[in-house]
Amino acid sequence: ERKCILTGDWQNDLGSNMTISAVNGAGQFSGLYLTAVSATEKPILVSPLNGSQHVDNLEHPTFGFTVKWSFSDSTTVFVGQCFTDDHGKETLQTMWLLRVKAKSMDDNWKATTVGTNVFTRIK
Ligand SMILES: O=C(CCCC[C@@H]1SC[C@@H]2NC(=O)N[C@@H]21)Nc1ccc([N+](=O)[O-])cc1
Repeated sequence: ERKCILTGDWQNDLGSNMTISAVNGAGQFSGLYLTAVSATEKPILVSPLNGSQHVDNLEHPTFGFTVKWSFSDSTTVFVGQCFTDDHGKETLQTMWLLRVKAKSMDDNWKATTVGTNVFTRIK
């Protein structure tokens, strides 16, 4: 069954778009992320991502990637798995952790949020 290689353009349920570059032999990739939403007043800018996926001979590989937001001091890590349905349609089922900069250690407890996103390919 088709193995899911992450190279290409994806959109998630929030309307965010990402472009993943070529995945090398070790499964490493980089790309660009344009979030449709943010929790900061600053204008949203395209942000770099780096990650890796399993490329050994398994279908439905797992992966992870980190987005270093270029418009605010915060970082998101996504982790998930690619699924391909019987028609060859691929979806990325992910969970994420968003870490924002805490003003002080006292605010550390509230600085990480968690959520889920599903991505599908943009043809
Ligand atoms: O807002 C941000 C950076 C943008 C985060 C977008 C998230 S990533 C998980 C989810 N999936 C997406 O596609 N988009 C969202 N940083 C930020 C947030 C809050 C504060 N703050 O001070 O409250 C500072 C920076």
